[in-house]
Amino acid sequence: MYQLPHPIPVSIVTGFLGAGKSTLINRLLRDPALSDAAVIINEFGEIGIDHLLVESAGDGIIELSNGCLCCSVRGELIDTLANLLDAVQTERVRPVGRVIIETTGLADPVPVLQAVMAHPAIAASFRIDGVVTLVDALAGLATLDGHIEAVRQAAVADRIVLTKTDIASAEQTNALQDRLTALNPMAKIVDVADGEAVRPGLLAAGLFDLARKPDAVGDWLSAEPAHHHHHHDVNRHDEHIRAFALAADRPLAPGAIEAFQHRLAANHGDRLLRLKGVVAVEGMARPLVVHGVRDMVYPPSRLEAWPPGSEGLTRIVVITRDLPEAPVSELFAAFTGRPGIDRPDRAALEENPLSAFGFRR
Ligand SMILES: Nc1nc2c(ncn2[C@@H]2O[C@H](COP(=O)(O)OP(=O)(O)OP(=O)(O)O)[C@@H](O)[C@H]2O)c(=O)[nH]1
Repeated sequence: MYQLPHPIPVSIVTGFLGAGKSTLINRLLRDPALSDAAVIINEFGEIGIDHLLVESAGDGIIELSNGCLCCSVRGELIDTLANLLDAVQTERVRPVGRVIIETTGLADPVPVLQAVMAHPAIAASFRIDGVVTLVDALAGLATLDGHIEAVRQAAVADRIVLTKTDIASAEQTNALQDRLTALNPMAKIVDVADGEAVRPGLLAAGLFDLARKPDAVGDWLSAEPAHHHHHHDVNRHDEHIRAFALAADRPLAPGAIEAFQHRLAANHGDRLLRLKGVVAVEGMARPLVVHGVRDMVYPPSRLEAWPPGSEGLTRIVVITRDLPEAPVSELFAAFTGRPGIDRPDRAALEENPLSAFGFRR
């Protein structure tokens, strides 16, 4: 039987929706020092696509079923870690030198820490080796103002990584940095653009040390596991936030998805927390990966190949705050060409954006 390196370090990578967690993890995984890392991904909403977007050198990606890691999926995290241990010990998988848990952007990381630290069998074999919290320099201040989860993510961090500093202004980055320093003075804040800072050592932050955390963190950790208003619907986080999917089974016309994303961002950017998806485009053999965070539309990238079983299928996950599905799916339908009675099509919308709201020239 394989003897485990006791205990296996666990890094928690957290950060609000679209902060850049998968991007950073992909970058770190390219380093040979992390070739024996197992990555556990938890996604919010019915359709998970993150496991397609994180590239692992080996077979080390484990997707937790959908739901919020902070409540319904917590038992599953324990089971996943226990199964991983068993698989390594019985040599069904290669040895694991580190576990990286990527939480959903909506996760409160405190219950995740509680789960790993308080479960006797798990705590004997794994140790929390730091919480790395990513904060988006463009959206960070608004996110901290609007979402308590983002505040908690920053408060428990051992290291805070500022992302998107390449596209944020120096004023935005500085203001965010001041806010984060006030929130968590002990955390080391690094800029993702500083290549030296984002090497595997970033994850090895040492034992999770309460003494170095703001006082509130100790209270959160010793509190009863938090249950936020829990809907038994995996697509609802609370009464404001919902996730839904947009789908198409025929390839989209070139440019249609970008036009849709820009119109959606312009009309609803303040209530669009996240958009991400895999898109089939006419004449393109490989799938396009699209991303949006609030009113920001990111340049699309390509996957190497279609994931087996999903060839040619467009699947987009949208997470909104106080924005129902209908206006988004109507806009998607208008831009992707499905005819609808009494619905403006893409040409009409691009010519006269107000037509989406019933105003016509
Ligand atoms: N310009 C720029 N873009 C970035 C940076 N980090 C991430 N992005 C982009 O931001 C978008 C979201 O990045 P992801 O890595 O998918 O974010 P995430 O935190 O994993 O997203 P969720 O899992 O949905 O919460 C993608 O289009 C990335 O390419 C950065 O530092 N600079």
